[in-house]
Amino acid sequence: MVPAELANALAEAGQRMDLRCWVPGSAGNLSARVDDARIAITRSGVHKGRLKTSDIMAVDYDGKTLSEGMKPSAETLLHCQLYRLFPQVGAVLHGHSVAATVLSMQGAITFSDYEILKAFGFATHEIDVVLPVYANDQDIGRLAAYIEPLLLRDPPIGYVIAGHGVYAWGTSVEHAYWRLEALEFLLQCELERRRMK
Ligand SMILES: CSCCC(=O)C(=O)COP(=O)(O)O
Ligand SMILES: [Zn+2]
Repeated sequence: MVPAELANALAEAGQRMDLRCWVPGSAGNLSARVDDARIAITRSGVHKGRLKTSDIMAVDYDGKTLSEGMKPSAETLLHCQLYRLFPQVGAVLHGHSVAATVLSMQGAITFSDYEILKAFGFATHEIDVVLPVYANDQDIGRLAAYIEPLLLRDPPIGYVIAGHGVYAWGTSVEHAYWRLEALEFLLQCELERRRMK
């Protein structure tokens, strides 16, 4: 149901996220676009550092399971939303790093004057880039509905859910991982800067 190459890429990305301490416990979820009817996504409740390819399942664009007997990530609708809204998105990674969690509890996050902003396609460091922070909600359908117009109005480089974690995406699993790594670097820098103040 899920192409082996994609399942392998997602399982490997989960291991790499775990090595960076971005997916404690069973936190985080990972997905990739398969085609215009299917999304590959981690099943709910597994440790993302110990993913097996059999933990990667398929859902449709409404988040309904296509892999009999398997329960998709609790946050599947947030992944589906990104594939639906942005055709260039090929993979979505979500983690719960300390930096994303702590900073998101202090309100909006703006990155200014960081060279690494070029990783997101900006031509210069001389720019202020806002990473939106959305209020957490245990009703993921309601959360998705709330953020949809915000994502469309001003497509961000990623986003954070307050007290929860970060969402990053890219054209492929590898590209999404690079962008997540750059985002985590920026979040860690901001955390250190605020500590020094
Ligand atoms: C253990 S963290 C709570 C759930 C969560 O936020 C998460 O990212 C993992 O949920 P999933 O259903 O994808 O395992
Ligand atoms: Zn989460």
